[in-house]
Amino acid sequence: MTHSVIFDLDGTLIDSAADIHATANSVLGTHGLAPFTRTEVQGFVGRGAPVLVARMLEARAQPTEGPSFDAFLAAFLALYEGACTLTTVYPNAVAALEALAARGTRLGLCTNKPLAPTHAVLRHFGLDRFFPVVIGGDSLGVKKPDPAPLLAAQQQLGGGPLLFVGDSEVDAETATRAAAPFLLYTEGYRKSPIADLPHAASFSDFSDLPGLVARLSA
Ligand SMILES: O=C(O)COP(=O)(O)O
Ligand SMILES: [Mg+2]
Repeated sequence: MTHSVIFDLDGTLIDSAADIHATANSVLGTHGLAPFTRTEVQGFVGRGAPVLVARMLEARAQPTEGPSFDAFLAAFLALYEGACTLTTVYPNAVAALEALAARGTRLGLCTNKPLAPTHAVLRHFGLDRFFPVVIGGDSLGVKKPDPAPLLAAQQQLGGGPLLFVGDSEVDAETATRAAAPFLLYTEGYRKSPIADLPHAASFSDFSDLPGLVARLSA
């Protein structure tokens, strides 16, 4: 059986930190809280929207649970869904997806981003056509680095061997726990040196991905 290739989204296929940053600062502003820098917000990305919001509120000495947290998260999610205008697709990613799809590779998406903004941004860039299976941060009761979302994506793609492509510590741990070879995209939002993240291969240019997939699935 041929390998499925499952992708992370934020920091892997799309550079969305500017939109997440703008959304966060807008909601902080309406709540009378001071803004963060883009680098600070990028550092909060990776474990899904509730953790992102909790990290921001914690840094502003606000409650990280209860009614005020819930209201802030709801306001963030409402704005987040339409936040596509500052986002870009990483160079050569579309061509890589096209090359893989042309070979008949089954492609899936496994992100901690909630489903609503995930589908919105995929549609915005015309990327939805590549992904018959999309698992978001709110698809299951658990998120990455729990391996369940990745394994659910694999199962929905029909089972068989998989490769996971991601950018972060969370993705590397997810792959390890799912016993899946990990391909690290080095230009995303990781905080650790490349050598500290377990990976089968790494790449900084999506032009190299189809060749790496061919090598690792041989
Ligand atoms: O939304 C997040 O926190 C991270 O999203 P990702 O899993 O696509 O990197
Ligand atoms: Mg990511």
